[in-house]
Amino acid sequence: MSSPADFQNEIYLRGLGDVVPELPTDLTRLEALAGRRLSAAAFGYAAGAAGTEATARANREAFDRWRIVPRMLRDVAERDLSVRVLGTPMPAPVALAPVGVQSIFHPDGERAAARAAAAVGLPYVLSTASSYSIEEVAQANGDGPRWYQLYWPKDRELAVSFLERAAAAGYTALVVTLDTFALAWRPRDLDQAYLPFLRGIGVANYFSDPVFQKAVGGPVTDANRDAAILHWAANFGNPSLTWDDLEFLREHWHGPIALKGIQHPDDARRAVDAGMDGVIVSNHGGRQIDGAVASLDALPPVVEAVRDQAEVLFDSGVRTGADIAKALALGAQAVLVGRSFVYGLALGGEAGVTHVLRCLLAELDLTLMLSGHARIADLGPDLLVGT
Ligand SMILES: Cc1cc2nc3c(=O)[nH]c(=O)nc-3n(C[C@H](O)[C@H](O)[C@H](O)COP(=O)(O)O)c2cc1C
Ligand SMILES: CCCCCCC(=O)C(=O)O
Repeated sequence: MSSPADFQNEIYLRGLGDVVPELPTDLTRLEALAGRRLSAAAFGYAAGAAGTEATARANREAFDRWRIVPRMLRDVAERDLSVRVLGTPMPAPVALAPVGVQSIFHPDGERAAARAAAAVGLPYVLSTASSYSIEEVAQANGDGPRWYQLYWPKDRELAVSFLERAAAAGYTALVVTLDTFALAWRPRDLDQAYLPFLRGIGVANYFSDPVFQKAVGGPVTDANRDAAILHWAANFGNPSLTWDDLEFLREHWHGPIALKGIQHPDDARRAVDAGMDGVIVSNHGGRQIDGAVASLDALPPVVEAVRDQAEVLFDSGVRTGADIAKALALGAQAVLVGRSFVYGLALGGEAGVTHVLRCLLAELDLTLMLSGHARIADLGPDLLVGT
């Protein structure tokens, strides 16, 4: 006879494959569990945010201010969660957000997360600041959909090299993160004097790059390692970029491009004017500006500004399937999840990430069904009431 836990999994997660029985299906509980598993420094890096962390809290509070108003008797027996975003067919409107330095959470880092993403069929977005290289992660991701996130370095030749490597390795869309050309004031990391990059973690794409190697006088070895890290630090971000520079991306990337970190409708309009395919409404999970607008509050004005002209994706604060439904109802075409999958990675490696993704999709499906919607495209503002 099956245990109550097996019974629940069978009923609620039917058809979605294995979940990890030791991990909770209430994903909001993962953070506390990851806090017990990880070193204080690694946990602080993941869970922490800018300043007093007011924006990280505001991201969650904004979700709580919207309530779902279910509709009845609408034949929801068959449902379709599939979408096509940034040229990628997806089984559900969810992607794994670019997250750097994943080996501080699990030794297999990005490779484990990329395998899990491929198993569920969701796009894996590889950070420039990954602990495994563009090519290593592509290999782990196999036939899974994958996008590349660019941290646009000062050295243009290096940027071109990253883009060429990503295209050659099968990354089909480009996500350009605009809000993190410098690291914010993050007290948890400052108090623990912790920045993984200075320990040589999260620099795999730089150290493996021929342009970077040329700049530091050859392959990185113990002899030039410190100089290489200093070169990375001097080159990582470029605060002098402007909208005019986007032309350069169009010249060197031939697939869809989305700008990540958009919070103002005028910036979304400028992205459209610059020929971008999408924008990602995001405040980087509250990690960059303390006091910044909650990402969910920034979403409707951006959608209003660029509706039908660009795809609008969303992240920051998503923890449940119901959160995903709310962001979609407010106009996002897809959401990215960050810390949720990071905690799954910390707690269970590849299986932990798969668990998180399957739980999110199962809860999204149930939310869709029980609120009287058969297709993702049917979700709109009438799903919600503000409180
Ligand atoms: C540990 C960590 C590392 C991150 N690294 C990157 C990165 O390398 N590139 C990037 O664009 N965003 C990065 N982000 C931000 C995420 O892509 C995403 O915007 C954010 O996590 C969404 O908020 P959430 O964690 O509440 O889901 C990182 C976030 C975390 C938690
Ligand atoms: C020097 C800044 C590196 C930041 C890369 C990782 C990231 O985006 C984060 O939020 O942390």
